Amino acid sequence: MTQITLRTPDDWHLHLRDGAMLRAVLPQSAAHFGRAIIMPNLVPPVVTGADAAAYRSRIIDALPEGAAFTPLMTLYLTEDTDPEDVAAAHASGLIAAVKLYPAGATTNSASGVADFARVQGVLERMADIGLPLCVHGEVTDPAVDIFDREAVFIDRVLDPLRKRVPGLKVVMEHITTSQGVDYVRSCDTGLGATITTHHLVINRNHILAGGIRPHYYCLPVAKREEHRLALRAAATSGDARFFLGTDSAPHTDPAKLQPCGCAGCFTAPNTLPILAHVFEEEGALARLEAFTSLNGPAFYGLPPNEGTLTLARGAPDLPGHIDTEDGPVTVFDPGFTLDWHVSARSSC
Ligand SMILES: NC(=O)N[C@@H](CC(=O)O)C(=O)O
Ligand SMILES: [Zn+2]
Ligand SMILES: [Zn+2]
Repeated sequence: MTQITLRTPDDWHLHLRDGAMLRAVLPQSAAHFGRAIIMPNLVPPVVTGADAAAYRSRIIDALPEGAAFTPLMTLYLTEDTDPEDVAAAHASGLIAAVKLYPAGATTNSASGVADFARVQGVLERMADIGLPLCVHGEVTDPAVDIFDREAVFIDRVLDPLRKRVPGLKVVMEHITTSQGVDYVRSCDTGLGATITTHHLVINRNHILAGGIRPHYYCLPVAKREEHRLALRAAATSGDARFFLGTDSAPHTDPAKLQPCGCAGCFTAPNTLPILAHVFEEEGALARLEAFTSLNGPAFYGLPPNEGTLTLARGAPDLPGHIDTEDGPVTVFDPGFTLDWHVSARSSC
C-alpha cells in the first residue's frame, strides 16, 4: 500500500497550554486534526463555564488563518464544582466533558479531587444529562508503587465510582496497562478509553535502560512490554471502546531536563506518521481510521468529520523540536524511521 485516506482524525486528549506555548503548539494539532478534547489543567485550572469560554476564545484567536479545527472544551472537576454551572456549560454546547484529576496525580492537579463524596452531586447530574467524565486513572497513595497506580485505581476508585453513579459515561484517559484494557473490555456500555501514541511505542526500558531519557517520561509512566503489547492489540483491534487521545503534553526542554523534570511527551507533530507505522506493523492499517476518526466521535455522540486526511509513503519532513517564546519543545522520537507522511487534507 502506498497511501491511505482517513476521515479527518480527532484527538480526544490534548494539552494546548496557554499564551506563547498555545500559539506555538496549536498549529501542529490544527494541521492534522479536526477536533480535540482540550485538557483544562492550566495554572489556574479551567474550572467554570466562564473560564472555559475565555480559554476557548484564546484558542480560536491563536488558530492559523483558515484552520479547520474545533476545540472541544472541558472543565476541571474540583470539590467545589457547581452542578448548575456544569449543566449550563453543557447545554450551551460549550463543553464536551468534565475532567477528573485525583489531587496530586499529575501535572497541575493540585486542585483535583481528594474526597469523592463531595463530587457525587455533580457526577449524578452529568449522568442525567449524558456528559462524559474523563479520568486520569492513577491513585496518589504514596505507598502504591508508581507502576501499579493505574491498576489499583481501577479497583479502589473507578469501579466503585461507576457503581455509585450508574449511567455516567466515563473515558479512562491514556490507559497504560493490560488491566486497563481488560477493564474496558469487561464493560458493554458507558466506558471507553483513550490510548496515546507514545504508549504504543515505548515501554519502561525506553525511559530507564542505558541512561535516563526525560523526553520519554510521562504520566501514567510507561509500563512493562507486556502492557505495551496489550495496548497495541486494543488500539489495532477496531473495538469501538478504544480511540486516540494523544495526550500531547508540551513542556520546554529546560522544564524537562531538570533534576525533577516535568511529565509529558509532545507528539502532536508526528502522531499520524507514527500511528501509520504501528498499525502497519500490526497488519491493521485498515483499522487505523476506526481508532483515529470513528470510535471517538461515536463514543461522544458526535458525527465523524466530513473531511479527509491522506497519508502517503515516504519520510515526513519533521523538526526534532519546535521553538516557542518560552524555549524549545522536543518532539517525541519514536526511535524508528518513519515511512509515512501526511500528504493531503481536504476539509469538505
Ligand atoms: N501526561 C503527562 O505526562 N502530562 C500531562 C498531564 C496528564 O495528562 O496527566 C501534562 O499536562 O503535562
Ligand atoms: Zn493525565
Ligand atoms: Zn494529559
